[in-house]
Amino acid sequence: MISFEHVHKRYPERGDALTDLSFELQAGEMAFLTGHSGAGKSTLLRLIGLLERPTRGQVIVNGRNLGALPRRKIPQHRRQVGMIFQDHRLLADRSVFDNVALPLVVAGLGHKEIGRRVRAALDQVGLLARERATPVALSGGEQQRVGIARAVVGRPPLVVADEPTGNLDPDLSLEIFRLFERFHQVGVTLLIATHDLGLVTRMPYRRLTLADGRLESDSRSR
Ligand SMILES: Nc1ncnc2c1ncn2[C@@H]1O[C@H](COP(=O)(O)OP(=O)(O)OP(=O)(O)O)[C@@H](O)[C@H]1O
Repeated sequence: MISFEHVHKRYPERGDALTDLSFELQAGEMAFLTGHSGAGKSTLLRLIGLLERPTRGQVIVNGRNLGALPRRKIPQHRRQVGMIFQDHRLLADRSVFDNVALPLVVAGLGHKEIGRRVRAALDQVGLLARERATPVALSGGEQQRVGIARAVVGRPPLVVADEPTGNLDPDLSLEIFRLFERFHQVGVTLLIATHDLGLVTRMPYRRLTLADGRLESDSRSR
């Protein structure tokens, strides 16, 4: 599902963020991405979502070489990758339903299909009863689950999450990780950047660790 081959990323103003990074993630795998602050985790995820391009090397996602992807195919690529952010980036003046529906509206789906899919996604994250609420009326954990519903509503084969539990207490964090496990069980590929080592070491998944933009280790927690 993901292949990085000798990927370098240099930000002109900050120097090297990733150096000679190579790894593969198989379809259906669930893996964590850890490493110190500034190690390059967000950069790696942004390369997968095509929010950034590598300075050198090759990134292949779901069989597509992103370096060779014509500009007009970028929206199609982004629909294959559900992205989840720490700050969930919800629209404050729109309902939960509208926030989750957004990717489907952009993709041009019909009214009925949108309703069906949005409710299925809200059901998966346990928020069906809150579809009319606006984000401010929700707790931090609920807001994050709306962000997750929005990421999976288009049924992408790949989901990447950048510090999805960064603002949550341990119980809510565990709940979010369990939700990711459920997506994993139905075949979604997941790559989750996190500082939550307490949770990572308790779960039986692969862990990629970055240090100063290099792959420091690639292991299983247990
Ligand atoms: N848009 C950008 N422009 C310039 N430099 C950047 C940009 N994004 C990241 N960097 C730099 O690249 C390096 C890697 O940052 P990145 O955000 O990928 O690390 P991270 O592991 O996600 O860190 P954190 O855990 O703090 O989020 C850092 O030195 C950072 O300052």
